[in-house]
Amino acid sequence: MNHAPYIAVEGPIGAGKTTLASMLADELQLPLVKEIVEENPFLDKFYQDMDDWSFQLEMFFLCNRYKQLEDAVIPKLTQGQSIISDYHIYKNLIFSERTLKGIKRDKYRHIYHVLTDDLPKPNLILYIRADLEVLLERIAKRGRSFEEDISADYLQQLIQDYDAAMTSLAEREPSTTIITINGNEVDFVANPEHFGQIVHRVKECLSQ
Ligand SMILES: Nc1ncnc2c1ncn2[C@@H]1O[C@H](COP(=O)(O)OP(=O)(O)OP(=O)(O)O)[C@@H](O)[C@H]1O
Ligand SMILES: Nc1nc(=O)c2ncn([C@H]3C[C@H](O)[C@@H](CO)O3)c2[nH]1
Repeated sequence: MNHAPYIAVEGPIGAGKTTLASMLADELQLPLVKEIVEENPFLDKFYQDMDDWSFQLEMFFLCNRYKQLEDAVIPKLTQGQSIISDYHIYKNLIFSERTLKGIKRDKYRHIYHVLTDDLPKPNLILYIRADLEVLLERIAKRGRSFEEDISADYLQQLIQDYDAAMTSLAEREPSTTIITINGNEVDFVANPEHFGQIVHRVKECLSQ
């Protein structure tokens, strides 16, 4: 690893990223960097009209994550401390390639690379995969009002986009370890044994 362990939990909407990242932060006594959701002024509008609001939303996420990396991640890694986050900044590109079109997509991609290419990236990714039915159930259970408008088509596309993105990341960055978790079957919330197995695999990676 070229810097202190920087762990990211990833997966499509509702996969359980924040839940697992928080549990691991507690268990491993690591500082947690969490996505800012409630203060996002565009999510509500975006889910009602994606074409109209996607550029504002993607730029907002990008700027927010860039600032979090600057303020909360880089200082820790510079001091040689490990950190865990419930996202990888690469998710900006996963979503934006799906939600933006034409010239806006090109411009966004350019800005993404300018802002992030020289930033430290997670060297361990826990990728939670889950099927559409599981994600829909968890999103409904969580009950965020603005997510009631999420379409099954959009979610299904994101599931596939995530699979493709993780495959491409593994090819481009072979030094990044990706642990894939089958979120349909592995229940780290209800089953302490399942959580224990994840902790064991993470500790193994950290000791290498
Ligand atoms: N393994 C699990 N079994 C059952 N419920 C779960 C599991 N993991 C998460 N949940 C529940 O599913 C909902 C979504 O989880 P969470 O908020 O952690 O997902 P997320 O991937 O961080 O979502 P988002 O993409 O919106 O940030 C929450 O209500 C959480 O309690
Ligand atoms: N379009 C888009 N781009 C992103 O980078 C992004 N990151 C998260 N989200 C959505 C998923 C959840 O509803 C909610 C909380 O994760 O925000 C995103 N949506």
